[in-house]
Amino acid sequence: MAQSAPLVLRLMASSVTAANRAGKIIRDIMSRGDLGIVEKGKNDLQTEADRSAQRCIMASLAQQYPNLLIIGEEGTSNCEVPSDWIVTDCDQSILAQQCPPEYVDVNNKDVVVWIDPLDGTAEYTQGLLDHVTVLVGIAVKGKAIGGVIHQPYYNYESGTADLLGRTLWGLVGLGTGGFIPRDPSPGKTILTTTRSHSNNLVNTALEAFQPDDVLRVGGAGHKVLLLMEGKAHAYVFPSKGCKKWDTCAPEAVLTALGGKLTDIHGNTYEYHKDVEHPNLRGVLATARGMNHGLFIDAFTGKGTNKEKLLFNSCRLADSIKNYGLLQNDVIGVFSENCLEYFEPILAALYLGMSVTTFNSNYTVDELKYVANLSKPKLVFCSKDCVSTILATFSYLSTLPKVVVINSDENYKECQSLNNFVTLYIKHNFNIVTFQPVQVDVKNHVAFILYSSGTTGLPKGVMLTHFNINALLAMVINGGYSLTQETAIGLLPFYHTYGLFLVFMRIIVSSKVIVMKRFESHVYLKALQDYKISYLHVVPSLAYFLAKNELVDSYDLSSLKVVICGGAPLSKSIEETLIKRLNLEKVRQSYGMTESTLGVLSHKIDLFRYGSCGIVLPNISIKIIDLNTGDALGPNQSGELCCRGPLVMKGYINDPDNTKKVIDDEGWLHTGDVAYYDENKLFYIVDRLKELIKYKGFQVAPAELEAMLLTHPDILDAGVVGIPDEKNGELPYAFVVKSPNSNLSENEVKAFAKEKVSIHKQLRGGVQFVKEIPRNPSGKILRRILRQKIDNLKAKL
Ligand SMILES: Nc1ncnc2c1ncn2[C@@H]1O[C@H](COP(=O)(O)O)[C@@H](OP(=O)(O)O)[C@H]1O
Ligand SMILES: [Mg+2]
Repeated sequence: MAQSAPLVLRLMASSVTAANRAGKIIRDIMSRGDLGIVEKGKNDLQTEADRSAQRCIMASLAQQYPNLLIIGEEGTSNCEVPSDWIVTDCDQSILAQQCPPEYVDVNNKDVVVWIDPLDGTAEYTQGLLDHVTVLVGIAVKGKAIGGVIHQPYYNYESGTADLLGRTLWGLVGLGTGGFIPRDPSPGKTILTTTRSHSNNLVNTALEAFQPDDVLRVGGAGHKVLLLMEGKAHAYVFPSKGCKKWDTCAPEAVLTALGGKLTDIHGNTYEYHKDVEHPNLRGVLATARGMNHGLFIDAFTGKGTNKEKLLFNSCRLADSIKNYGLLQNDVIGVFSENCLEYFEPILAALYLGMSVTTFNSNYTVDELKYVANLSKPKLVFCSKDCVSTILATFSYLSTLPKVVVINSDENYKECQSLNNFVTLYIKHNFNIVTFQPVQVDVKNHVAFILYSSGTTGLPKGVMLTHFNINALLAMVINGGYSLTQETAIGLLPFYHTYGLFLVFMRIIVSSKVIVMKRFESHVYLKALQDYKISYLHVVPSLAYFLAKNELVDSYDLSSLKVVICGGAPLSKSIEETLIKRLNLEKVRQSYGMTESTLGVLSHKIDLFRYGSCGIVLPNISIKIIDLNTGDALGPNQSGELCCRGPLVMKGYINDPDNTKKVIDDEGWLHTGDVAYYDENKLFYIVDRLKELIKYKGFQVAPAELEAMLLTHPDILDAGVVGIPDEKNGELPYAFVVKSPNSNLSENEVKAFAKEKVSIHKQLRGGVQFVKEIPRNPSGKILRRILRQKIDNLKAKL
């Protein structure tokens, strides 16, 4: 033996001859006919061939490399073997190769050899002999870098003895030998996976990818060979079961060829001596030239697509039904934005159940209040929300089952979505024959959403299928939104705005970038990288885009139109935004949960500063006098009322409050004050209930806030009325000033003096604060501001 060759090359060369010898043992035992099968574990066999082949390789390598650590599938082996099982000659063609420089100085203690003496044991026992391989993997400092794959039965069907069996090898940095590599044909997706160790998880993942073909074969070695010979694009096994000895050699050979093998999330496995043997996070291997990342996205839920959504939601629907829920039961979703969010929603809608979505920031008190209104029997919850819902249990009149939607394993004693489906889905479930139930579209409640808590306590708004259909038909077909464009899914999915924004995208299958929370850099990078052109925001995001200096570090030149809803946006922010981002326009829209999101919007080709646009099709609007209730003409402010297919069915279990907002003629009284101009463009002036009355004059806080925001040192402002014996109420301003500003309270008051009429002066006072409290849709939480004033008074 050429002792002068580097250890790694010698080891590769010795592994080739040892694997060949083991292959002959495997054939001999098969031809003798007595396999001596024992069951090591569930679905895990061992034969005389496994044991003997391992002893052969172990003894051969141990004799030549006495200090080397060798780990074999069949445990520690007795190295006393027949002398003709020990081979110490080396494969000369490998020894003649140039060792990659990074491995020239590798010594014994850096190396672990991983042996699978007979990969594809199940297939061996069943006579599928071409699935069988002998694997010897060489790991250096924990990385799989060298591999030998021997196929004892290669060509066995041809019957020609001299063509029987072959040995392939690969060394990272050097290349591969023993076979002719081929790339799989582009434009198709052929997957390979386990033949004998399949389960639901594996099947779901495979079907979600809609492959052109799936090759179910035995052995990790064999499957990687299919990738290297152009017969499959990816090897997908999203389950535990494979071990380090199954993947070390295949990974090394595949890597040497330019392919990739990782766990199902894209992380590489380590192969040093102390690693756990099972590959708990599954296997994903892709052929040379494949986009490994794309496969990861498809299989791990970093991305989803409409096929996967349809597939998962139908399966979930079947499971919910078998769990025992009935039509008209309520299903809850309690989660921050995530990819799985719409699976339970769609499942519930197919089943004619109502869906309620809870604000993921709810405290125990808030959640128990709304959960007692809607009484869900099953709640799909994110990991982050589990503790809150469990803490409400002692206060709930109906105890729901909690299923965790974003965990593979059960979490805090709640079942994971996967486990729930596995347990309850009918074994013969067939997506092709699955049918959604028929519902009474006009009356059946599809969603129970909670109307903004800005005034009073939340109420459960019942929206019917008819409401939703009316909205979707109008927005998608009516030219009000470019639903084909990629959207940012940052607005909370539990809220009308975020919910229906994504719903529309699901229907037209356009892309949504799902964001769990606002992080300024991530948000701006997403706008830049996904070249967002139509952006939906709430005022607080509009302020951020208009005022934050980080914005200048990103290329947002793709942005054309910003659509703002949820709360009024001041004209000055509109103007700043347009100028700063070089926008075509900012389009404000108006609606509320009680009106299924939309009432007023700009058509794509129409825009007027400060306006919320025109009345949406099929909706009637009137502006009524606040005192007499009479309908008003143009340019007169009054309460905005609307009627039509978007108006909610009512508040759940609350006929009194329903009657207060929907009158006998079906008009929904929005509590918002608005007027329209000669062009029938509408302008929201304020919320009725928040009007400040100073000496009988109406003062709109939103107007004062907009005024304050025109000051260069003011970042945000919130105005409320404080009670005053003499005058009724006095306007009081909470102001967020720029970090380095010296602005004083008196300067703010003086600024207001210049800008607004006498009865709108900030007589109540000015207080500097770090931030203005807002609800998720951007509305200022005025009752929290009022509390601040009460607290202040109490201290004095
Ligand atoms: N559920 C499971 N139980 C036991 N072993 C499993 C398994 N799933 C995969 N494996 C291991 O992964 C290897 C390849 O499996 P598969 O052919 O199913 O893709 C098998 O190698 P062996 O055949 O050497 O035992 C087996 O060890
Ligand atoms: Mg194996």
